[in-house]
Amino acid sequence: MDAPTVAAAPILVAIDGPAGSGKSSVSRASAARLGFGILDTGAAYRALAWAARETGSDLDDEAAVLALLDSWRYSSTLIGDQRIGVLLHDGQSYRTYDVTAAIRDHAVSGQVSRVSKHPGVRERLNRMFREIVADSGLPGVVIEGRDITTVVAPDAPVRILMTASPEVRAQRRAGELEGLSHEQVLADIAARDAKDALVVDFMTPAPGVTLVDTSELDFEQSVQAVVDIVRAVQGAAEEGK
Ligand SMILES: Nc1ncnc2c1ncn2[C@@H]1O[C@H](COP(=O)(O)OP(=O)(O)O)[C@@H](O)[C@H]1O
Ligand SMILES: Nc1ccn([C@@H]2O[C@H](COP(=O)(O)OP(=O)(O)O)[C@@H](O)[C@H]2O)c(=O)n1
Repeated sequence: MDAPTVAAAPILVAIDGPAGSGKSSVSRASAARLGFGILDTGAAYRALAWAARETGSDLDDEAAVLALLDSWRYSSTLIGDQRIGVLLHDGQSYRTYDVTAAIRDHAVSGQVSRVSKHPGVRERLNRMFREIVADSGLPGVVIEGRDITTVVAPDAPVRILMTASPEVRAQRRAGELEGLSHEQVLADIAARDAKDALVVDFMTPAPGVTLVDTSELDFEQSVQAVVDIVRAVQGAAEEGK
């Protein structure tokens, strides 16, 4: 009898960076070009913060957020348009919510750091991220966030820190958010980065991590920069065989 075939683990492309650096959109376009999936870990932290607000949980209380995680299930598309789903158990059954749009609300963005600061919560989500990638059945997955290159996938063959100047990042974000001035957006992302930086360092590349500064790059050039790095690593791996 033939031995059962075991699917090869997907090639991992780990990308970190601060808010507005281009991680999500550039990762998505690069993944599509490479034929890989994309896992946006920030969306999971946002979906957890959304659920904490929805259920009236205390976002600053780690035990309360961990208890919420027991009744919280997360789903995310890894290819094509991003759809984010949350299942919440009300004591009797699960209720399904499509939170794709809701997690981008300004109110949620301002609260996510309150749930992402808890070490036990991060551990639980990190385990979930590794399972999602391992079960994906895809040839590769681009996984992006704040601590992917250092904590979630430090052994990934491709690790990138994507940055851009604070002014450029605020300008890009303001383009997406109607009704907020450049100054407000600049202040909001600076405040969020400062809170997040207390927990993980996503401003300086760890040893072996490639820095991609997109301040002077347009969108297409940023995507090409990521694809070129991945192809160079794939090429080197082929040569080494
Ligand atoms: N290199 C770039 N040049 C111009 N606009 C960009 C570039 N990278 C990203 N953007 C735009 O900036 C906005 C924020 O990017 P996003 O991917 O959401 O950043 P992040 O995930 O790092 O917060 C999006 O509207 C995106 O299309
Ligand atoms: N790996 C990650 C990803 C996100 N996060 C948290 O989730 C929030 C939202 O992440 P995001 O990637 O959607 O944020 P943007 O950079 O897209 O604005 C961040 O501000 C962090 O608090 C994290 O702690 N660790």
